Amino acid sequence: MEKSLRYYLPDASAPEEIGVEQSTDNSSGQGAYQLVREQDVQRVLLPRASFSHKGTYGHALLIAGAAQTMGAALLCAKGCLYAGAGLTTLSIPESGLTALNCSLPEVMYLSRSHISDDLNQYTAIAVGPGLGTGSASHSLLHDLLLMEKAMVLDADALNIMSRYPQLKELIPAGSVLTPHMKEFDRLFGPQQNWFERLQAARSAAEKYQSVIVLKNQYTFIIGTNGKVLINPTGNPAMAQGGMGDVLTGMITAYLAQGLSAEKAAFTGCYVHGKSGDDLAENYFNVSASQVARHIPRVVRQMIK
Ligand SMILES: NC(=O)C1=CN([C@@H]2O[C@H](COP(=O)(O)OP(=O)(O)OC[C@H]3O[C@@H](n4cnc5c(N)ncnc54)[C@H](OP(=O)(O)O)[C@@H]3O)[C@@H](O)[C@H]2O)[C@@H](O)CC1
Ligand SMILES: Nc1ncnc2c1ncn2[C@@H]1O[C@H](COP(=O)(O)OP(=O)(O)O)[C@@H](O)[C@H]1O
Repeated sequence: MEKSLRYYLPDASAPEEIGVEQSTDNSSGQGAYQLVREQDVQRVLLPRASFSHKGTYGHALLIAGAAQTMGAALLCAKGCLYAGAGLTTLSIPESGLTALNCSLPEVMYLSRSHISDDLNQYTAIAVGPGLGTGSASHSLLHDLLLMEKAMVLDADALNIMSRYPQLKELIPAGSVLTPHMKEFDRLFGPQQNWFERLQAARSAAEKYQSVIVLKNQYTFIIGTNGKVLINPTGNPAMAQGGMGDVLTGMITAYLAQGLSAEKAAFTGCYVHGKSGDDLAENYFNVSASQVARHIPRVVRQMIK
């Protein structure tokens, strides 16, 4: 690997590339830190089998968007669609419906007032991108958390929990939290450096029995047993708004396809970064939409 990860690790030595599947050591030492390798991702991706149909690949529900940040919802749905969910349903304010139908006709719409009608029909749920942090979003998130269904919690879902810390205690076990550095510090308290932040993330993942995807140039995926996976893909061409919204849609798509929270998280991060890396060979910067659209090609290259 070309990029140095030493800066982020608890001591000066580089992490051992022993693979995700073989990892059992969850001590606080070097063995708790492992790189995600391409073969780890190849092993868990669901093949598109003969005689399969859309029902085989799960049904994702994404609860996102507000008047000024409808784009985040659409980007999240785009990530989910292109990462292969069999069905994608997006719950946005009605004002975004025309934009949805024009930009992503494959994606279905669910009115906010019908979210709780039958959540059991969805194999994965995400909430947060562009949701806003006002009182309606707060009460929507509160109601969702009370349903005790594991979900992907991103962006404004995390920001609301930072403002109302008692909501953290309702995080359903098996969830995936996807904060960037600032969101993480708002949620779990300010940290002096990345080592402290990682230790705080490990404690939080164990406490809430949820996977934490701590986004950065090198994204850390922290499992419920405190194990830290380091994603080696991604590059600065991807530093553009909406990139995290696409990642949330992708992780939700992999959950919908039946992957565990940890596998969906590392698969989403790896493929997301790999799509950006592939595009950066030819583009100086890449948009979140480009990264999403490129996912099927990248996965095809990985699964020959
Ligand atoms: N098209 C749309 O509709 C879009 C809608 N979006 C939606 O907007 C909502 C607010 O989300 P948000 O992330 O922009 O706001 P917020 O949490 O206050 O963070 C802002 C500050 O945090 C920092 N920062 C960020 N990343 C960092 C990193 N990796 N590492 C380190 N620092 C990092 C950085 O601070 P700085 O470094 O500039 O001081 C930055 O200025 C949310 O719902 C989202 O989904 C966006 O997705 C964009 C596209
Ligand atoms: N310089 C970079 N190198 C690698 N990945 C990056 C870089 N900049 C951004 N990313 C990736 O883009 C995503 C940004 O997420 P986030 O900050 O939530 O964006 P947004 O809120 O705009 O959707 C993360 O997955 C992060 O790892």
